[in-house]
Amino acid sequence: MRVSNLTKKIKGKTLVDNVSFNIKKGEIIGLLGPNGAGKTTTMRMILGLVSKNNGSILINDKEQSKYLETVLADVGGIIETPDFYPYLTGFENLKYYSDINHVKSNNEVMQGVLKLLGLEHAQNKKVSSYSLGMKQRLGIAQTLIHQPKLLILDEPMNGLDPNGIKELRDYLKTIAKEKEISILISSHLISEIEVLCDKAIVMKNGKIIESLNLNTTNKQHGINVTIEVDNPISASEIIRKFKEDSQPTINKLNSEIMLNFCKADIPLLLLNLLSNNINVYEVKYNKKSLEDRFIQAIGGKSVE
Ligand SMILES: Nc1ncnc2c1ncn2[C@@H]1O[C@H](COP(=O)(O)OP(=O)(O)OP(=O)(O)O)[C@@H](O)[C@H]1O
Repeated sequence: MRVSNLTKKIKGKTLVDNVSFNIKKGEIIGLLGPNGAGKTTTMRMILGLVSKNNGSILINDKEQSKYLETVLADVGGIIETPDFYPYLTGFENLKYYSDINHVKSNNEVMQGVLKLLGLEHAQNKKVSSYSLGMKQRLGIAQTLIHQPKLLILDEPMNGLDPNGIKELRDYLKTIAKEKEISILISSHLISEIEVLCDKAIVMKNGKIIESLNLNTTNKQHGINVTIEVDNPISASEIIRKFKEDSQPTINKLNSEIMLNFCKADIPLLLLNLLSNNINVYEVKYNKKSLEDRFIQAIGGKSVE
């Protein structure tokens, strides 16, 4: 999917301002930003729920506004906690949804998605007995029964307990990887975006103010590394010879060396240390968290 110069104005106010980004097959992109940044409006436009004033949305190389029905058949989305019929079971709700929307699905597919979202034991219980987290998971199951290629999820972790969040994260990662579904997800849980997404897009006042590549940022640039060895003095000399500007500093109390190093070169460094009879007990990466980078990007204000 490629979004170019997407703009939305309402009553003279620009809610989304010239937003451009793309999502590759199987990629998970996180949308971050303070309240009112324009994340939901962006997602609503992609899902065809609100019109755009300017820009284009290409899904599978087709302009969304021209081929709305065809394009949206490949897209699944949750913007708000979906409504279900409380007197029907989880399974019956999916079945009903699939029937009225003419989704080409079968009981096996529906049971499969219910199982993947941890609802197999609750599928025959009425939705009125479901917790908010279970309804949220049922909502995601519903978006998956028509096997979309792009999933748009606005705050899907809301209401889920830590276990539910982990399950959902693992599931989203699996479907992105195995089924090559692209996912655009917003969340206020920055640490969740960090572990789940390939990239984070930070919005503020309708504009993209930062795009952070979570997969490669720390691979390309030097990161702070702590290495625990049995002979820190000799190890430091070896490290300095290997890379002059790595600035190894010995923490004498516990035989640790702190240094700045490119992550991709760490295996080679370890090989060097080991072949010089230095025993290495531990390697720790002291990454700057996404939260630090996010707060820096939005100018010192944390997410509300
Ligand atoms: N229909 C509307 N009419 C007027 N203003 C609107 C409308 N919908 C949204 N807005 C305003 O547009 C701005 C962006 O809202 P949006 O919901 O897209 O932000 P968001 O980043 O998703 O925020 P949150 O994190 O709180 O969900 C907000 O200032 C909001 O009040």
